[in-house]
Amino acid sequence: MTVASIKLTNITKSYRKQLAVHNLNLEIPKGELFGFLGPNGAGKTTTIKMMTGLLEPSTGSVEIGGINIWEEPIEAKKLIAYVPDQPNLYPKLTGWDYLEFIASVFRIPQDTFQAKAEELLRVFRLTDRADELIEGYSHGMKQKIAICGALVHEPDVLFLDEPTVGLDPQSARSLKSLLRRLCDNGMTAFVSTHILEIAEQMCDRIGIISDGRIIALGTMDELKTHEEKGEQSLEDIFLELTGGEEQQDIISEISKEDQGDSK
Ligand SMILES: Nc1ncnc2c1ncn2[C@@H]1O[C@H](COP(=O)(O)OP(=O)(O)OP(=O)(O)O)[C@@H](O)[C@H]1O
Repeated sequence: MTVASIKLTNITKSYRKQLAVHNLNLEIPKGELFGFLGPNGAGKTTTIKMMTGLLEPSTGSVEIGGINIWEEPIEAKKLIAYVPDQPNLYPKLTGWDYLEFIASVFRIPQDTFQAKAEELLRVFRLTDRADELIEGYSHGMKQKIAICGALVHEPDVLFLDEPTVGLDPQSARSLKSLLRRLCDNGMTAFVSTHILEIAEQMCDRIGIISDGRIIALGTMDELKTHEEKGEQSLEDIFLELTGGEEQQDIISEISKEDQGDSK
């Protein structure tokens, strides 16, 4: 039997009385590019933090490549990389030094590091800025160097929280094609995003979370078939499942009233 790259079994997280994630079960096979969608406050970041060993689940277990991240954290964390939506970088390091630092933590040989770092910097068009201090980088450049740092040690499993926020269209496209290539070569990626177009275009499977529960899971085709949505876009399906359609109706009503008032 093949071991799932990521396996969540009955994970639940409560913050005092607030139930943020409820009894989540999910298996993600090696090489899958998985899109994790949900409205604000649905529980995406809480789930990612539990999967990456930053937040202990109230109940349930998380396994990375068959290793329980709470029982064998060091072994499991060797396999993963995580880029949060607001990455914590070292402002007084240059971009290059930051990548070298990450490579030293993961004990990457110098020549392997050199080739990998140069390739990543080229993909994200940061080569000319690699010798500057990170504190002088723009928000998007910080995001890109954080992604380079995550990929420099060639993780088995990559977690990205809102990776394209702050990226220009060219960098967002580079990221999408790089992720596709890496997953085709066996890396597993778990990507949380609000940008439905990205999930629709690039993910093998999509999970939609709402109020801490997974309410839809499958390929784009499966979601359409299951929901009997024929030619509907992921945005239509998402809004219907998460109650966003009601808000759209309210907005339409308000605009109708406004138009009536102005007559
Ligand atoms: N440290 C905390 N203490 C108390 N409640 C929290 C804490 N962190 C998150 N929550 C609550 O848990 C729920 C899920 O939050 P979470 O940040 O996981 O959602 P999200 O899907 O990532 O949202 P967004 O898309 O807005 O980033 C929300 O109701 C949130 O208010």
